[in-house]
Amino acid sequence: MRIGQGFDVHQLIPGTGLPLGGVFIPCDYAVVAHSDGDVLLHAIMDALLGAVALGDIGAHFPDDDPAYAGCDSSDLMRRVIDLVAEHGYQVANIDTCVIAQVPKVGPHRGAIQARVAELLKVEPNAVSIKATTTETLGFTGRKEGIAVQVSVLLERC
Ligand SMILES: Nc1ccn([C@@H]2O[C@H](COP(=O)(O)O)[C@@H](O)[C@H]2O)c(=O)n1
Ligand SMILES: C[C@@]1(CO)OP(=O)(O)OP(=O)(O)OC[C@H]1O
Repeated sequence: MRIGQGFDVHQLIPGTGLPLGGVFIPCDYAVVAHSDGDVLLHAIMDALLGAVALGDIGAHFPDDDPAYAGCDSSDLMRRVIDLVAEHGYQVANIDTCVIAQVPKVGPHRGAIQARVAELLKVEPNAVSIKATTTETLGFTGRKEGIAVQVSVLLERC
């Protein structure tokens, strides 16, 4: 068994929506990023890479490489999960927490859970999607950014 944790933050600006866990969430915000800015998938990838001690997403997909400009984070996730499998591991379960005043995650929880499970090649009940505000405090509370924390457990495949 191997354990990993991931954390990521992206800035919020006015917009029409943002990607979260491979699902487009319509709202009055967008994210600033080199890629599509899917902060949930980024934190999950960092947790997976951490669990197999393979560095972080910036080391694999540099944020100054034009190849990743505007890229779909789901494509990066598929590459990371293949790398994890090449090292002999699969996901046992994953627990996530989106830290954001906006957007509301609850209405999209089922869709995000299904999409993340598909990308990780596990059953939906191995994927937990949680969210919390920071009660208007700090950069997330001021709606300036969105953060995600992830824990993952890998087992031998
Ligand atoms: N972006 C968010 C934040 C929170 N939720 C849901 O609201 C519940 C209460 O949030 P508190 O910050 O007041 O604890 C939380 O447990 C989530 O169910 C959400 O959906 N999206
Ligand atoms: C996803 C990558 C891809 O270049 O870029 P960003 O979208 O800027 O995301 P971040 O989490 O800041 O950095 C990781 C990069 O690998």
